[in-house]
Amino acid sequence: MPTLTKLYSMKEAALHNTPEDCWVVIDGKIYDVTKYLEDHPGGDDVLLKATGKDAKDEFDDAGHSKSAKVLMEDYFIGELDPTPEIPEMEVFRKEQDTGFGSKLMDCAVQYWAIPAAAVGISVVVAILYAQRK
Ligand code: HEM
Repeated sequence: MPTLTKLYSMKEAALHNTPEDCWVVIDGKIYDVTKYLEDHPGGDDVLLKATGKDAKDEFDDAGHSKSAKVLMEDYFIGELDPTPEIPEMEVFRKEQDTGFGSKLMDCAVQYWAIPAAAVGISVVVAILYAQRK
């Protein structure tokens, strides 16, 4: 059954980097360790320094025990969003001319282009037909 896991960008996770609000990312999973800072046997400073990046290597290097890995699940709050962050898409808009002249032109094109094309085609067909006789 699918589970509802909250997804956060690294940018957002990195904002939580103070003793009052501390998130660490370990192997793509995000943990809110604010309440664990004082109790962490490795010290609060290592956790604070581990914010803003995936600290999997640091976590593994510390040789955490199996019980530490079970304990960390209490602090799990979500996962890193795998969708790459796309820079805001630039919207190219046709330069708009609000002058009377351009409005008139727009209307003319909108309402007269199709009938004018039909008339043009008919004239060409009529000329070709007349030439064949
Ligand atoms: C939710 C995240 C974490 C939990 C629950 C956690 C838990 C623990 C626990 C229970 C210990 C005691 C030793 C053990 O049982 O393995 C420990 C030690 C330690 N942890 Fe963490 N830890 C976390 C994240 C981190 C991170 C991200 C780092 C490094 C950036 C780190 C660095 C250390 C260090 C350096 C020690 C001390 C090892 C020693 O002195 O023997 N921990 N941690």
